[in-house]
Amino acid sequence: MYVKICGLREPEHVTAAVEAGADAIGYVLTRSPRRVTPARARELAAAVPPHVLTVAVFAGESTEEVRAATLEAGVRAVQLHGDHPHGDFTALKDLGVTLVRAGAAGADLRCGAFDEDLLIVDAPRPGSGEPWDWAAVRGRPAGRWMLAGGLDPSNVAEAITAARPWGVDVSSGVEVAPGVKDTGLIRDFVAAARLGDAVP
Ligand SMILES: O=C(O)c1ccccc1NCC(=O)[C@H](O)[C@H](O)COP(=O)(O)O
Repeated sequence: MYVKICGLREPEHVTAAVEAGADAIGYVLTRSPRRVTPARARELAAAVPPHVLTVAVFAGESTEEVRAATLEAGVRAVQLHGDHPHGDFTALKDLGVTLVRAGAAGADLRCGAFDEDLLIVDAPRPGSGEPWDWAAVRGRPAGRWMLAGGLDPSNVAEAITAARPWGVDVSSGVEVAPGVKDTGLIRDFVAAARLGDAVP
């Protein structure tokens, strides 16, 4: 089970995610209580080992803005939320980073349909922490896709059983307040996701 922890803002939480065994770490570079500057994302990404993917998260910015912020942040992946057209992914290909498309269950659920490398199937409001009917997408997404939206340490195993994703992504569910992560919750989430994956 691939595990991404999103919306990190403090070095101690980046360390906790890496030590817990997260596969990817996200920095939100768009409007959000979790927003960081590209310069801060670069600082936070500097200590992340190469086997952990560093991801810059955008929603609605132009490809020029995404390109500039990604280069400044020095991350290895770009995540575009919402109604970004196929052309935006094509325009960013030459950055040479992993491209992640994120949308709600009504979007095209074939990973790669927009030339992206990874797909996130999320709640209608990203970063809201609102659970949704995860079972409704079981068997529908194709390829390397992550389930997101309202996951937390107590429900991630159930969500994995319901939707059978390739990976999971969390933000609010490892926070004590919007934008404020918790080291213990990060550890618990990664452990619960790995345990959930082991359930047949
Ligand atoms: O986290 C945000 O505030 C955010 C804002 C705008 C676009 C995307 C955002 N987050 C992206 C993520 O990948 C979240 O991890 C994902 O939406 C799940 O969030 P949550 O339900 O809070 O776990």
